[in-house]
Amino acid sequence: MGTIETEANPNLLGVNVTPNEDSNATLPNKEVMIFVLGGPGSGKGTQCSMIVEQLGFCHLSAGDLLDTEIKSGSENGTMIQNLKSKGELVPAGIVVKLLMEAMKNSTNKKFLIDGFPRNMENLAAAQKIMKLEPDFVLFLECSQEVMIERILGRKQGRVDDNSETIKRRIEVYCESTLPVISYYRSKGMVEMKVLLPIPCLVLYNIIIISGNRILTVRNLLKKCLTLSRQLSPSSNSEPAGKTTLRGFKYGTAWP
Ligand SMILES: Nc1ncnc2c1ncn2[C@@H]1O[C@H](COP(=O)(O)OP(=O)(O)OP(=O)(O)O)[C@@H](O)[C@H]1O
Ligand SMILES: O=c1ccn([C@@H]2O[C@H](COP(=O)(O)O)[C@@H](O)[C@H]2O)c(=O)[nH]1
Repeated sequence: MGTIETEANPNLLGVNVTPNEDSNATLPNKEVMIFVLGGPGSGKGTQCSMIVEQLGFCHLSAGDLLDTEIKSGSENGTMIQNLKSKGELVPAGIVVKLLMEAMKNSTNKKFLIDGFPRNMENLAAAQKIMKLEPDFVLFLECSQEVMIERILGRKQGRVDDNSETIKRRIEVYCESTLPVISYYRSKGMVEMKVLLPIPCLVLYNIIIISGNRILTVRNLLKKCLTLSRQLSPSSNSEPAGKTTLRGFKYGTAWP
């Protein structure tokens, strides 16, 4: 996969993360890397928790790492808090540094990166500084009305869960994050869009890890159908190679 045209100039990223000989810029080998993207309140954290529970990934939420940084009282904490409370994005270099540290410290090398990259500058930093490419991007599509309803219903006391900031977060998502999703889509890396209303059904749409391969239930089913038709084409009225999802019911057990 190629990289984007935008130059990730480390000097413009807010923090010096220029790779050097002994820096932590070289990330340890990852086994699997999934980026989880979607609008605010689309369910990224919820899905990640379920994937962690069921499949044992290391979940790294960029937003949570920033919260930890705020609480640590670091020199960047106040600036991060201000940006977050306004719904604005934090400079890429800060997020990149936090993510790299967390990845390096994790013994679990199956990563779910939640809420990053958020804009094209983040994407350039991920590619050029972190040398980070996802195996695929899980995109949780959700209408703005549902996102707003979910955030207002969440009641976790977040500084950015108020009507004014939610409006700005959605604007930032549309202006800055959707182009990232379009980029990955243009590379054929957006594995799924999810419109399902119930968290467990969303998770059920995913089946992960067969060796180091990642397949959605949908794709796995397509492959099985294709294979079964190739093996005994006469047993099926549909043309060989054409797959259908007819007959698949959510809630039925998948081996
Ligand atoms: N599929 C779903 N159906 C109904 N409610 C959901 C679903 N997924 C998540 N929720 C609820 O919506 C709220 C927002 O979900 P969550 O915190 O996972 O979103 P998020 O994308 O991580 O948000 P943010 O970007 O603001 O951190 C939570 O209260 C969660 O319980
Ligand atoms: O890569 C990132 C991730 C997050 N932010 C800031 O944090 C908040 C909340 O993020 P969630 O992922 O929705 O919890 C976001 O609005 C940004 O202010 C960021 O700047 N960069």
